[in-house]
Amino acid sequence: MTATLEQRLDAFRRLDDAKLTFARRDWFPGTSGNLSIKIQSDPLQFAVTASGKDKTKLSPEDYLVVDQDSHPVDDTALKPSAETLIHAVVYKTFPKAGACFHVHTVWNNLISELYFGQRAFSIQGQELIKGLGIWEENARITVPIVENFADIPTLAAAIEKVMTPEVPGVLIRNHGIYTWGGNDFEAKRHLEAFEFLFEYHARWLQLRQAVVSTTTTN
Ligand SMILES: CSC[C@@H](O)[C@@H](O)C(=O)COP(=O)(O)O
Ligand SMILES: [Zn+2]
Repeated sequence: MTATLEQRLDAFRRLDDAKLTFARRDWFPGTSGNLSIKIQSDPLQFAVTASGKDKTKLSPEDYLVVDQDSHPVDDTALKPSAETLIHAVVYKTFPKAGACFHVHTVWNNLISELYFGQRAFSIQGQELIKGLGIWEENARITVPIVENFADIPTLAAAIEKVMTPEVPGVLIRNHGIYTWGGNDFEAKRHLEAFEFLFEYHARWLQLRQAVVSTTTTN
């Protein structure tokens, strides 16, 4: 069974919303980033951004629907995102996932670089951890970091290996983050929470360094 026109248009409208919101925050520099929303689980079909588009703009050629093998379900000249396979891995690994968002930001890149040589970034006791759906007091989260393999099947396999149901995101070193949620509302909340935590932590390290330098020079 193929997604109906109504289902596609609903997914495309939601992708427009998410895309414009993230674009306003400069989360798609240089055409980077890709977004998807699941339309149906069995067989898997999802709407995904077309490759190489300027994601700060809306056009009638922004999205297409792909199947479980990341192939377009329609006859179209549009190319799905080069990283569609990663979205497919998310939907196959977590059947409850309904949306998957990927952005490149300065903060998520900095965090992945700061923890160079390590396979994860960890943070504890921040209120925004609740934005990830983790309500335990003083919770600690660990966000896996994978290397930025140029070969997408290798990158997708690396992500698949480290992703967990507890923490809905994986960092790619010096590249960006993939996050997901039950629907687009939840995936957006997760992405915003991650980005807050990355920026907070990077700024905190910077301030702490400044304070240490001041106290040692005085
Ligand atoms: C132009 S840099 C970004 C790309 O290499 C890629 O990582 C990316 O996020 C966007 O690729 P796309 O094929 O447009 O979905
Ligand atoms: Zn990317």
